[in-house]
Amino acid sequence: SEDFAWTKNEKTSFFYGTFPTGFSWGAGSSAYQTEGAWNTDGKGMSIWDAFAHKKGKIFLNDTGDSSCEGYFKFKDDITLMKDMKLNHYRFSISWPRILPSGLKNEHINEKGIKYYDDLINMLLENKITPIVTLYHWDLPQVLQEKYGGWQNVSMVNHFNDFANLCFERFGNRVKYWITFNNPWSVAVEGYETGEHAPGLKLKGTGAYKAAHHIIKAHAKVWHTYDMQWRSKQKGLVGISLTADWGEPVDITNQRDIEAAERYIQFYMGWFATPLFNGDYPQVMKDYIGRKSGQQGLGASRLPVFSPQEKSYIKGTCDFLGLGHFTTRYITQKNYPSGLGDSYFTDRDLAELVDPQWPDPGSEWLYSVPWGFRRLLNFVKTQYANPMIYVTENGVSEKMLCTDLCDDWRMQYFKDYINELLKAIKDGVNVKGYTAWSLLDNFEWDEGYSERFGLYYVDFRNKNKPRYPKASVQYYKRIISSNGFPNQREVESWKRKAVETCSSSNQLLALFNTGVTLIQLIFYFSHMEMVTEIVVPTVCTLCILLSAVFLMFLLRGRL
Ligand SMILES: CCCCCCCCCCCCC/C=C/[C@@H](O)[C@@H](N)CO[C@@H]1O[C@H](CO)[C@H](O)[C@H](O)[C@H]1O
Repeated sequence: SEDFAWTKNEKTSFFYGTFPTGFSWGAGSSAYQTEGAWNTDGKGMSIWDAFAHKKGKIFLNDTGDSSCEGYFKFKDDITLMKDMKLNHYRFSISWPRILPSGLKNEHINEKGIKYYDDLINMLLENKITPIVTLYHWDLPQVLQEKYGGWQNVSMVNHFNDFANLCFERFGNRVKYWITFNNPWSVAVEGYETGEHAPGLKLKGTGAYKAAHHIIKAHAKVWHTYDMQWRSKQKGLVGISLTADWGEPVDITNQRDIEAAERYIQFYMGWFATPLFNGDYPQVMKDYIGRKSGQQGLGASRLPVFSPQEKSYIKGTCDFLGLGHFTTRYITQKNYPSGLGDSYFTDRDLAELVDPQWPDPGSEWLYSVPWGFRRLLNFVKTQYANPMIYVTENGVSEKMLCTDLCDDWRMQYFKDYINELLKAIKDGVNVKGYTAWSLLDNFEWDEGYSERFGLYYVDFRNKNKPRYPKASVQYYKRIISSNGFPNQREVESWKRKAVETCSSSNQLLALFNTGVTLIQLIFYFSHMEMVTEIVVPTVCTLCILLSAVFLMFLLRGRL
């Protein structure tokens, strides 16, 4: 396939220009990461509730129990969106919030429905288009316990029932549906490495089986919409796939070139190729099939679609949601079978990074903007230039102290959005961009230690106040200019954003001083408890013990 070397000359140059008219700017969130209210108003338990409540699964044993309290503060959040002049907001519906047992025929939680009704209505009143994800990882726990979650094909029908209910209740107002968010993570991190809920480590088989059922479930939901709702509601149904770009370490080495291609096929192609072309990528079938044979298995660990299934699945994507964060250098590396089967060893490759790439936050996230343009062009050529919405793109920070002047995030957005603009000029059909994320939130197994938000959330404070980081101002300017109009203007944006954020920082500092004062008062009121209760009790106990001890001594003497 193409090596995209032609994009290299422009790797570091900045492109001034604007996005097509009508381009949609947004920000994203997901239910478990922001809503909190984990057991409020009749919500059922999700696999993430159960997982996070187990000790040792999440950094510092954090949970999403209250998170940003988005369930209660969504009106405030819409005000923030309005202030940024967002065109769309991407959020997800919590399956167990509206179907506590996971099953439509058992119980529909009307309070949960009302929450999403209110959210959607208020977004529309403020001219913000809702882009709604049906599955952002929070499967009802009951379905995990009863059926084994995505290991079981029965999930296809249960998910379809849930989706159908959402179309019925919200579809008159929601026109953009995303079935699954990042199914790669669901499959690999949920069922292979076990770092995510439900925490299973079914190496070499679990991820493939989960993905197989997810792809079938997606196709079924697309057909349901197509047959029952599309003519009335006139919406679109897509999926959101996350993919990093894989660049060959040595672009003159055929083995590295093929390894990089495998990296992408095992990542995005795993899901995109069935949906656009009807079957798994040939390279996955070849590699997993050969390795399964070498392991003495009678059949490939990669499940097979029947001819009927292939034609049912093919063409079930009205638009492709694309989540993209980073890039890897890829080289060929053999993993002989016998070392234990796994998704990772099946690919026969090694991932490398350039130590000079900036990496402000998450361990896996390096800022490599040029990879974004290559990935977008890859999608264009591989899948016949589908309609794309960028559903996630952003960067985190690990913050020890509060700093709202997030210079590196402004740089990340500037450079990644510019590569997106270049890709559109290349002819890639991108209709919208979604910054990840609106707010700092619960970052899965990393808890609250990694902050992706445009808005800083003070999680120590019960009210979870939000504070704009400098990147809010920066993103606002990109939105209001619909891109990067000219050098003189764009160059002033950072300075202006930092000026505004300095005053917010002072506000936050003032507030934090207030919190510290309250903590001190609490500490001293504790001291009172120490002097009034603990000290006298300990003294009395000491006197009693000494008396008993003395009695013992005297008894021995007498
Ligand atoms: C040969 C053996 C090698 C074994 C190596 C095992 C290591 C596997 C670890 C995989 C880690 C991958 C981390 C990548 C994550 C992103 O792709 C993922 N987080 C993207 O999903 C979205 O992320 C957002 C920010 O992180 C946000 O949380 C959102 O909800 C997600 O959809």
